[in-house]
Amino acid sequence: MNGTVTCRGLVYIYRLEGYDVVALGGVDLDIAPGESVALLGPSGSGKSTLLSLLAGLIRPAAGRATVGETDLAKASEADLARMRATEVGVVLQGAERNLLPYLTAEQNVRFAQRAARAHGVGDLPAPRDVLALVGLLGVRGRLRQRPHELTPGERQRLALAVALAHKPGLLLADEPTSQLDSVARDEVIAALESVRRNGTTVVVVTHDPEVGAGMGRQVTIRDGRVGGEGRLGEEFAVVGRDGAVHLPPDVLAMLPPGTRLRVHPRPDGTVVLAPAHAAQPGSELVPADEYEPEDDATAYRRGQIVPDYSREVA
Ligand SMILES: Nc1ncnc2c1ncn2[C@@H]1O[C@H](COP(=O)(O)OP(=O)(O)OP(=O)(O)O)[C@@H](O)[C@H]1O
Repeated sequence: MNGTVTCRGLVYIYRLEGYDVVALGGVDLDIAPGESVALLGPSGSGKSTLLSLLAGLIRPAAGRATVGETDLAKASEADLARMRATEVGVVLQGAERNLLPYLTAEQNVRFAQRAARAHGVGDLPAPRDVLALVGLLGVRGRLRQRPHELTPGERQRLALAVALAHKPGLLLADEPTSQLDSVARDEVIAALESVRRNGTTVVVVTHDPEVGAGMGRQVTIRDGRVGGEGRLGEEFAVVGRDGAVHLPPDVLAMLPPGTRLRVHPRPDGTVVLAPAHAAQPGSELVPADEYEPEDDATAYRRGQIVPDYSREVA
C-alpha cells in the first residue's frame, strides 16, 4: 500500500485523423497517501483523461506522473499491468461495467483478486471483509446475489468492492454516484470515507458537489490544468507552472480575457490585481506601506481593486 500520486507538467493528447485534442495541458498535482480528492470541473476539462492516466490505461504525451513507485511515462507494459493488478483499483463509470453479471457479489470480489494472485500477491483480504468495508456485508444476504438483484446503490458499492479486492493503495473512481438517488449517493460517499479511513488514497471524478464536499480536498480541472483547489471549505486559485492563474468565474466576469492588469505585491504577502482601465488620474493605488485591508471596499467601488489572491496557495 502506498497510494502516492505525483504529476508534473502532465500532458495528454488525443491524436485524431487530421487534428489533435490536447486533453491535459500541463497538470501539476500531488496527492499524499490516505488523502481523498475529488476531481471537479466542467465537462471536457480533462478529469476522466487524468484518471485514465493514473490508472495506467493511457500514457502521458509529456511530463511526469508517478503512482507509488511506478513512473507512468517510463514503465513497460508489464510494469503497468502489475501496477493495475496490485497497486491501483479502478471503478469505471457505470457500475455494471465493473461487474460480471453471472457471478454473485462475493464471487465478483474473489474473481477480481485473480490478477493480484497471478502477480504473486499472497495476503489478499477475504472477500467478506472487502464487502464489509463498503457496507455490503449482512445486507439481506447480498453476498449470494447477482448484480441485477442488487439496488443501484448496492451495485455501485459492489463495484467499489471489486476495485478494492486486491487491497490497492490507490482507488480511482469515475462518477461513482451518477444516476443514484440521494440516499444511495450518501451510502457511496460513506463507503468512500470508510475506504479512506482504512488507509487507501481515494481519487474520485465527479460532477456532484455533495460528493466533492465528502472528500478531504477538491481539485478543479479547467482546460486540462489544475485551476483551483478547495480545502477545509476554503477556495484557492492555483498558480500554474507558467505563472498562469485560472480566475474563479465570478472574478472572470469582472476581468474578462484580455483585461490588462497591474499586479501589486503587498508587504503582507497578498497580491492585488488592478485593471488598467480602472486607474483614474490622481487615484493611485494605496502605497504598499499604507495599505490596509479595510480600504478594499472603497477601492473596489472605484473599480480600482479586485479580490486579493494569496501567493501562499496550498
Ligand atoms: N477518446 C477520445 N478521443 C478524442 N478526444 C477525446 C477522447 N476522450 C476525450 N476526448 C477529449 O478530451 C478532452 C477531455 O475529455 P475528458 O473526457 O477527459 O473530460 P472530462 O472532464 O472527464 O469530461 P466529462 O465531465 O464530460 O466526462 C475533451 O475535449 C474531450 O472531447
